[in-house]
Amino acid sequence: MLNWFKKKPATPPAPQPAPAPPPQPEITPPVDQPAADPVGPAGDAQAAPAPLETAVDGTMAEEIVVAAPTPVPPPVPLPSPLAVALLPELEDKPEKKSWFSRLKDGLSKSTSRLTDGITGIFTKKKLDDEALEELEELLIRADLGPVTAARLTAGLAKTRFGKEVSAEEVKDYLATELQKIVEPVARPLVIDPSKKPHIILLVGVNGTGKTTTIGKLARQFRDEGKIVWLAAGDTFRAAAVAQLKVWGERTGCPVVARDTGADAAGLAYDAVEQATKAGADVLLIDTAGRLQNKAGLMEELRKIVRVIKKLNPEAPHTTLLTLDATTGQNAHSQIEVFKDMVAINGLILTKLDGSARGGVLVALAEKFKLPVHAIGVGEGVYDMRPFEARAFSRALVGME
Ligand SMILES: Nc1nc2c(ncn2[C@@H]2O[C@H](COP(=O)(O)OP(=O)(O)OP(=O)(O)O)[C@@H](O)[C@H]2O)c(=O)[nH]1
Repeated sequence: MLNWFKKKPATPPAPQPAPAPPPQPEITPPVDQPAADPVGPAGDAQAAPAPLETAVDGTMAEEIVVAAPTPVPPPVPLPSPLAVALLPELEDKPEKKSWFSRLKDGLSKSTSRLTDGITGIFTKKKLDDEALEELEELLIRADLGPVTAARLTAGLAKTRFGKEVSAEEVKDYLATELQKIVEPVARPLVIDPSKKPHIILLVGVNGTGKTTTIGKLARQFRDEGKIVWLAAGDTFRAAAVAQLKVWGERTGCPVVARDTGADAAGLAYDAVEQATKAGADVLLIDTAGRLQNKAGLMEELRKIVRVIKKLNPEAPHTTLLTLDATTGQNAHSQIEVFKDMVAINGLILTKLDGSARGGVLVALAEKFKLPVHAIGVGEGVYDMRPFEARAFSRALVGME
């Protein structure tokens, strides 16, 4: 059950004797040195711990800070074309291991749950009602969902009932059927070169991996030779801003950021404006994920979208929802909730490596039919790949 928090009433800003100069968004150019003050505001925020309660993702909620309205700042100087050209060379190339073996390693917890069960049920056994029932239960426990579990079991019964069936045959059957389910949603994230920039908004509950996913995507696009800008739209958490700046440095991408508590929509506006002027190919915008304050978050996300559209009516071109695979069935309610807030048109499933619940991807594909662009199988910058139906289905049931 989701556990929403009530938004704290906003404290009206005290009347100012004279208007303060408007805050300037900060652009962190991609340089080979630490940001000037990566944790300064975070230190402040952490100095006064807020009351805590358990949030939807199992983390602890922080106090909700309502920012005073921020005037739109004047344009800030852009990095010169030379500075863009001198973006640092990309470091740490991926290890030589094949993608399939990385996927298999990542999915090993989900895989062993299924394969151990299948081997247990189908060791020298005829396919009878009892075996079918056990298989159906196993598929439900693996988060495939009851409807899919029933359909797959019935499908197997149709051709093999009363016959001896080996565990390998069952795995083979499942891999084929799972592939049919996930194939339609397996679509790579395609950047439209005519957009300049292709604007991608990342949404999702705190801790699901938005910021890390931005880092991984930024690296991927930079490896493809694209100019990528990042926007630290999670202005609620100082640590999130600092984290994005680090990703900006590591991937060679300018980061548009403001101080903690700043208006996220204003920041997004600046980012679109600056990235457009700079001729960026891609702009990745991070957002807050405070589901504890659902109404506040909805208002914030909708405002971000409205403001972006003022500059670019077609944008955001892609709105990605990140889902943490370890939360299993909770992913369903997260999609429902975020679909009500913004027009989600793609999913990225993270933390499949730490989860025995990778099967949830199948249930999500069946129910929501939203494109699954990529999956995260680790914390490293290369631990994310396009979602491939065949590789995923075979890895999930432990096949080569
Ligand atoms: N094992 C594993 N860890 C991941 C993956 N993706 C992200 N993480 C970790 O999950 C944690 C949360 O990731 P973040 O990127 O900070 O998540 P977020 O949604 O931006 O969270 P907030 O910054 O709190 O809004 C970090 O410790 C990441 O390293 C993944 O695919 N696998």
